[in-house]
Amino acid sequence: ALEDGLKKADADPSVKAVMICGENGKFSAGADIRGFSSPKTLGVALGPIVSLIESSEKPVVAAIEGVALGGGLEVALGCHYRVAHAKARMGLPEVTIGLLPGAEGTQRLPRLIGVPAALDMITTGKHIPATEALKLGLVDEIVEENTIEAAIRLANKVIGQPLGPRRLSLKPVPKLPNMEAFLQEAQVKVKRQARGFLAPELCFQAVQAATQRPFAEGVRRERELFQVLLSSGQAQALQYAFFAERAVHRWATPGGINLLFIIFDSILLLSLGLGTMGQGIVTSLVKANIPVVALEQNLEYLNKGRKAVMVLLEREAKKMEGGAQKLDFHNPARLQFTVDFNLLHDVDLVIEAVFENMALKKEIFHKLSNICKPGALLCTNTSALDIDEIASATSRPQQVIGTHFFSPAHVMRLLEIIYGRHTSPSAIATAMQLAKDMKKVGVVVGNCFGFVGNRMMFPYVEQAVFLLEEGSRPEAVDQVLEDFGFKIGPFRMSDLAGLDVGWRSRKGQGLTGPSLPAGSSARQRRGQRYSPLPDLLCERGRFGQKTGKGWYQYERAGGRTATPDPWIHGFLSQYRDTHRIETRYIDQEEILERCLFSLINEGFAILAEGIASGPEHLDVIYLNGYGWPKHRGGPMFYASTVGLPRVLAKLQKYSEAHPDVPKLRPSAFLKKLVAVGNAPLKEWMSYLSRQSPKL
Ligand SMILES: CC(C)(COP(=O)(O)OP(=O)(O)OC[C@H]1O[C@@H](n2cnc3c(N)ncnc32)[C@H](O)[C@@H]1OP(=O)(O)O)[C@@H](O)C(=O)NCCC(=O)NCCSC(=O)CC(=O)CCCCCCCCCCCCC(=O)O
Ligand SMILES: NC(=O)C1=CN([C@@H]2O[C@H](COP(=O)(O)OP(=O)(O)OC[C@H]3O[C@@H](n4cnc5c(N)ncnc54)[C@H](O)[C@@H]3O)[C@@H](O)[C@H]2O)C=CC1
Repeated sequence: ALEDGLKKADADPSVKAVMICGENGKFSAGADIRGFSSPKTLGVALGPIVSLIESSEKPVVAAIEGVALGGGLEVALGCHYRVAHAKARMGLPEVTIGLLPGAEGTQRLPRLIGVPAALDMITTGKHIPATEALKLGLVDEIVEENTIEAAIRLANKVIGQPLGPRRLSLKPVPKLPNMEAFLQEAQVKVKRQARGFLAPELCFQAVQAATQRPFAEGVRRERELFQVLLSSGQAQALQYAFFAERAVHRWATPGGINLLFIIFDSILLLSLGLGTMGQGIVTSLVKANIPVVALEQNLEYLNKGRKAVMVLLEREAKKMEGGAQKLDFHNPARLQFTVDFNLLHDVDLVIEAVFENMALKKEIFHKLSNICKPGALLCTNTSALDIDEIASATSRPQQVIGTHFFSPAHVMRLLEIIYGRHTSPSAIATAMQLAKDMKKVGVVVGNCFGFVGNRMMFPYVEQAVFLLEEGSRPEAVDQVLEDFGFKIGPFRMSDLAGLDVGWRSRKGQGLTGPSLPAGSSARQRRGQRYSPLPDLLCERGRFGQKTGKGWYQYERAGGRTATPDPWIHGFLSQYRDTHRIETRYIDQEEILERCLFSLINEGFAILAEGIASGPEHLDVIYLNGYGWPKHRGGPMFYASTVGLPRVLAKLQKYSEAHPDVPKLRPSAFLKKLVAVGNAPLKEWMSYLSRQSPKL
């Protein structure tokens, strides 16, 4: 339609100028992402259309409202002038779906705004507000009122003016005094951050081509690189992740009820407990412009928590400087700190984040149930405890729900929303809406120990520790998983979170410590293999970063630079001697497969039990809460790319070698999917009878 319209306008002498706008207040979100996997659209190339716009003999003005993203912004770059509404956003987000701007955008943008700014936009895919676009010279004008009328005014004004200087393909790329050095440094940075993710590196190469070659040759290079990405498999994984993230908004309760939107205009929220999690949760709520009361058990904890929250909020306010939104956190009507439980009467929603202890949580929920107004929703941030048991301490179990934030809560996007046996659909919908308002990704899951994310994480960490027993080292295991694309491997993660957290939980479960029955075998619990290694480290005060020693050593207590520790190496070899374990060489393949496939195996068990609605939900949890590399699409998508028969065969092999490790025994659901012929991911759920009591 664009091509036809332009040709008509060019041929019609009564037309003096052209204005291109979108419908319904949106310019364009770019190409239809689903089209990249459809062979039908592969022949359609947008680049020539953008060139056609640019070569028009009549001035063409883009009127940008809402968003101009990807191919949409490339169309605007072909126009001779750009007018944007003050609330519009612009960007070339192709990198986030594993591609690069394939319609000449990598060649035009650096010519317009210079290499550093173009490189930043193209390799990160960030959306920039109109105000920033104006400063960069990406748009010529921003308006508060009617963008289309402003664009028409501008078009009329420029009729007859020479268009040559407005054609970006004819402009040289602005020079930098140190272009070579700048590009070299930028490439190192992009590579370091990409960790095996191809698109940022190829985006860099396309922009680099703009600095080294004439426009037409740069365009050819852009197309070659685009094709590499299109067939890389990574683009497919990222595009799957894009739609998976949107699919988790669609959920249904056991009875099939699906309430998509509960709108609350005013909400007063109480955050209970101002420790590590409470601080991040309060910060996120203030950022979402939700009035909040923060409550602690005593003044000492309150003051400590308040100080920490203020530091976080000051930092956030600094980041937002110059933007349209301001953080309002000095106003007591927006943020109050208290130790007075009476303030609970008026709140609409409570998020409890006190210590992970069932007796304490039940005591608190009983109190909340008595004090809070009848409609108030009671949420718990527990990371693993039974939601139904917590709800049983209240007289309103239908309004009790798990809202599991991830640390640091003001940064991590994931919010696991756990419904209990009695939780009402409107409670779920409200929690989902809260996630949206906090700009988080809410995923609704069922109630079981560890819910989805942590439950899948347990076998992964368990395998990592077993590998140490058998002959590996923390740095070797971490390296393999970091090379796979994780931000940090399991041992660095454990040092960061603190080994004492798991130790406390294992003591609570009677797996170690004083409640462990006398005479228990050192490496067996309840008939299964158990590794006491993490407990032994804790007994020696090695809690990780906080004590300066854990699986690694650090420069000091609280230090962040992990260095392999010869003490650990000696300790491991002594441990193997004590328990007569023969040290063997463990290759990278075994490390990767045992850690990942045991996690994936648990995912299949979760799906079969009806704890999650589909593999997309598990993948969104891992992508947004556990640092799973985006370009691998999430654990279940990854399993589908490896091929389920291979995953099954490997699990069978490792399970035979370690018969006392139940988590390596292939799940019945995985076996079924292989038996029906390696069913594609989107069909997996159709092979479940859906008779689980949780669905
Ligand atoms: C737009 C958003 C910012 C809106 O956000 P929000 O309001 O929060 O709503 P959402 O829930 O996110 O979205 C609502 C709804 O819309 C769906 N949707 C959104 N964007 C797209 C899209 N681009 N494609 C398909 N569907 C989309 C979304 O899924 C929701 O629906 P639901 O799933 O049913 O719930 C936000 O949505 C957003 O950020 N969107 C993504 C924007 C983006 O990434 N754009 C870039 C797209 S890629 C692009 O433009 C590529 C190009 O550069 C053009 C190249 C050429 C194109 C030609 C194609 C053929 C390839 C041939 C190769 C040869 C190369 C050559 O020769 O040129
Ligand atoms: N730390 C983490 O990474 C994560 C923790 N969680 C969960 O979040 C909850 C809180 O964990 P953290 O913040 O790490 O603990 P924390 O120990 O840092 O903070 C707990 C806070 O609760 C306060 N508190 C205790 N009893 C109270 C009472 N009766 N009234 C008011 N406040 C009270 C304490 O004073 C303390 O400040 C736990 O359930 C935990 O399992 C969930 C996700 C991640």
